[in-house]
Amino acid sequence: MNWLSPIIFLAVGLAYVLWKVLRQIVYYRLFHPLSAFPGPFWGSVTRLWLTYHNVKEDECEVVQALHRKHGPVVRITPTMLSVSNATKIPVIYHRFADKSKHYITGSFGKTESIFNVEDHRVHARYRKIAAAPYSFSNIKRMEPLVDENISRWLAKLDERFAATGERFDFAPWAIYVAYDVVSEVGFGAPFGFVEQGRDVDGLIRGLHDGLVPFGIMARLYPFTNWIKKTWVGEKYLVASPEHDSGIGVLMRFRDRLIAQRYKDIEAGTAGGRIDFLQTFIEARDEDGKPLDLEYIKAEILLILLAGSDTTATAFQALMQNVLSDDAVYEKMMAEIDAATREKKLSAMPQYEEVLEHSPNIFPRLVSKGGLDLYGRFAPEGSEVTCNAWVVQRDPGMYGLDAEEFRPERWLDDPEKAREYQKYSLTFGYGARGCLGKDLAQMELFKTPLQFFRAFTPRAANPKVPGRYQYKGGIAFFTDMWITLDRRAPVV
Ligand code: HEM
Repeated sequence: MNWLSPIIFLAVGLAYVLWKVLRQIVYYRLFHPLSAFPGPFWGSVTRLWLTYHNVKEDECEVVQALHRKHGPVVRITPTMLSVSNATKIPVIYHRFADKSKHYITGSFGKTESIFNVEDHRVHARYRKIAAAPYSFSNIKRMEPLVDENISRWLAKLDERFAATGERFDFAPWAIYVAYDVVSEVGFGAPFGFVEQGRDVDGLIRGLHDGLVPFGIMARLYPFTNWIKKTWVGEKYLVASPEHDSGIGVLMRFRDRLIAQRYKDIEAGTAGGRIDFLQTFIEARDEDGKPLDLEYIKAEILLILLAGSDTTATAFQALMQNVLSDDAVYEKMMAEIDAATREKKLSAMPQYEEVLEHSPNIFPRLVSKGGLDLYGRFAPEGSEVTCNAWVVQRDPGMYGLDAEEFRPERWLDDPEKAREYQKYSLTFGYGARGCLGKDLAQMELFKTPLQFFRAFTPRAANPKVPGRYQYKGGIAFFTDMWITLDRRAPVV
């Protein structure tokens, strides 16, 4: 027998791989510290299981069904537990909790923004620096920029659709205004989506196309970290301004405007700017030194990525819920008109309800001392997560009708509403909660409100006004075909 034959080599190679796989299965099932927790077999032995459901776009529903079967804690990857009970959020997302490697780093260049920093101590330093740009008083100064963009958007909708009666897809128009606002407050120039009435440079398409690979990379992080170090990873998995992808285009746009700003500063013509870029340029670190340019670039990119689709999806979800239920629409309009007459526009209850839709996981590492979860022990270093979509449907918190869109939920009992606020994961939680929340809420209060005051939208398909899409952990809507009628001003 020829021991050097390719067949023998292949057989030995296969046997080795099989042995490694079997060893891993036995270890994860029987000896791993999380093996006492219930969950699907394949989920407990490989991250491919969760990745598969993420790509199949049924991750949220599958995890929810597992909780119904097994209770409040389920093992969804060999090293990750999912918790569905909303009251556990403060225990998981406490301020000393580190983010897990699910937050893949280095994908947008070497310098990281605040979002992906894993260590809570390093994050606390970043957060101190970001506190001033994101403070409520700074966001309030940006309000005129937000207002200008909303007015331009309304005027465009009026000219193109209300005046002509033309049917159009509302879904991208919700994104256009959100992107223009965020780039205006980011660096003082709207992308121009509203002006051009189209997806400029295919940016939105490019970003949406990138969501699935990002969902995969986050869920397969040991593999992702390995491949990113290879030539293939460097070339295809790390975004750069030279790329034609959505993020590459975004980076080029950012770099051009930042370079222009530094020129304006040198020429003494940048005075009076009130956008994020200017506040980051003027910010100082703990030693009183200006921030590194690469860090400023990373933070500005984060604003564009974290602050556009999120807000647009919330607006689209509001439209979906309001247009599919005449009673909800009538009640909302009565409320808006009464408030307009009284010149007292208070927050609309619908908002609270629609915002509870972030269908993603935000894993944290269990800190020193471990964590007791309903009598089972998760040791230090285990990954524990809540999926916002799942916890915000927790019947223990929201009742048996948790799946229903019912704005009254937030109004009937103020005590309960306070509890919902306390245990909400919509904008994240605690020390790592969303820094853009004030801006998002300002936009989400103003844009739909002005829209509904100006127009009566009519859905082409009132039963299902838009198509819900789930890509890589981010939700958005498409095919939201409507017509607009002008509304007479309420006096
Ligand atoms: C409806 C709109 C929005 C939603 C639902 C939302 C949701 C979230 C969530 C869930 C997190 C925490 C993620 C985690 O724990 O890993 C987060 C973090 C963050 N968001 Fe938002 N966001 C929104 C809008 C915005 C906007 C408009 C901006 C910026 C202008 C922004 C900037 C950030 C930043 C910088 C962080 C990281 C904070 C940190 O790690 O300290 N977000 N957001």
